[in-house]
Amino acid sequence: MAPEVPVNVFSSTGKVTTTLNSGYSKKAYVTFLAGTGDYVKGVVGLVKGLRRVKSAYPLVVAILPDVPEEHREILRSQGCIVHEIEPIYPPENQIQFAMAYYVINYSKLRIWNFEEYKKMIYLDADIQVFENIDHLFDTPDGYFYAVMDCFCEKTWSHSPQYSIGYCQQCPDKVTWPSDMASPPPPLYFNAGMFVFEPSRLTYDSLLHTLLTTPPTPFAEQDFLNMFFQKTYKPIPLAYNLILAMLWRHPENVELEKVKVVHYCAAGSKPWRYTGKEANMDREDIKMLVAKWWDIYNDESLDFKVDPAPAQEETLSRSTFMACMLEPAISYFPAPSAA
Ligand SMILES: O=c1ccn([C@@H]2O[C@H](COP(=O)(O)OP(=O)(O)O)[C@@H](O)[C@H]2O)c(=O)[nH]1
Ligand SMILES: OC[C@H]1O[C@H](O[C@@H]2[C@@H](O)[C@H](O)[C@@H](O)[C@H](O)[C@@H]2O)[C@H](O)[C@@H](O)[C@H]1O
Ligand SMILES: [Mn+2]
Repeated sequence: MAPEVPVNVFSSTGKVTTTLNSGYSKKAYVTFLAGTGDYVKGVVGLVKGLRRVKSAYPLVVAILPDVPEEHREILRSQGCIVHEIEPIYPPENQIQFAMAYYVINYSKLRIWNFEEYKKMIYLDADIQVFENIDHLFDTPDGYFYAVMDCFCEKTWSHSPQYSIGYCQQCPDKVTWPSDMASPPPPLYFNAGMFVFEPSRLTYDSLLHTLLTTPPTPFAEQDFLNMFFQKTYKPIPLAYNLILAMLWRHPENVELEKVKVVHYCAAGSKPWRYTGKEANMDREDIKMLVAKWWDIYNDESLDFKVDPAPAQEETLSRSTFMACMLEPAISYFPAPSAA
């Protein structure tokens, strides 16, 4: 289905200006939303955060069919471009994902099919952008940019690196024993934030490769690390602060320079925060959760219709929707999720 574009994204008259080609953004932020739960609050916080730092680009939300109309309307009313995608499931498997719900994250791969955009920045819905990062859209093409992850949280207890206390954030701390299985890839990124170029060729290759790749505990994050191993370029931690770094590798964190915070530590999702889980009573965590809520509750950051009527000749919305290229979403023959 064509992306549902809020009619007033381009002009205040509910119509789209004919300067569509030059006016329609070639770049955009994109996030992923699944289910009927409260992650929709994360997306609202994210789009308001991008507005607060005066980002020049829209936020596309790739939603699974199970996202209710009420949530879709909330996102459209906040100026998001809502784009429904079909789920993608990994090949039949008996894997124990690090978190059971990670299985839905393979659906993130659909964003490589958003060819109407030249370059995109993917952000998890549990991320907040506190400083403008639009300059990442100017990074050289042909690479996959993301921040290196940390292996020290319990979610990694299944891994050999966790068992010997190895982490890429402090590679000299533990020597990899020669009698153990091969070490993890030299650079392993967190898939909650990355800069990429949508491409049908890459999209088809991702889905084709997925067919023959046995799933692993970190689901699509492991898969993306394998797929982009040769073109992956690490970017500074400031662009995706994995909260656990605050207690696992404080020596690597300069909190005052952090631009993007990733609320991925257990118990840190601001919209569910109780302060009861491990490390959640830290002053820095309380401050970061409060900062997220300040943005979420700031009505001055809500999407507003531009009062100035569009001067240029305009297309009616229905004409716009009719001429909007239907993105080629191929239906991956996903096995039944049951
Ligand atoms: O019920 C859910 C769970 C996850 N997500 C999306 O999947 C992403 C990855 O999940 P999560 O951030 O919880 O994983 P983490 O980074 O905490 O491991 C989320 O940010 C959301 O964008 C969602 O929309 N609904
Ligand atoms: O489906 C796998 C997920 O894997 C990642 O989350 C993990 C990972 O970062 C671990 O290294 C951390 O220890 C853990 O806390 C964190 O939740 C991505 O953030 C998420 O978007 C998604 O790809
Ligand atoms: Mn996340």
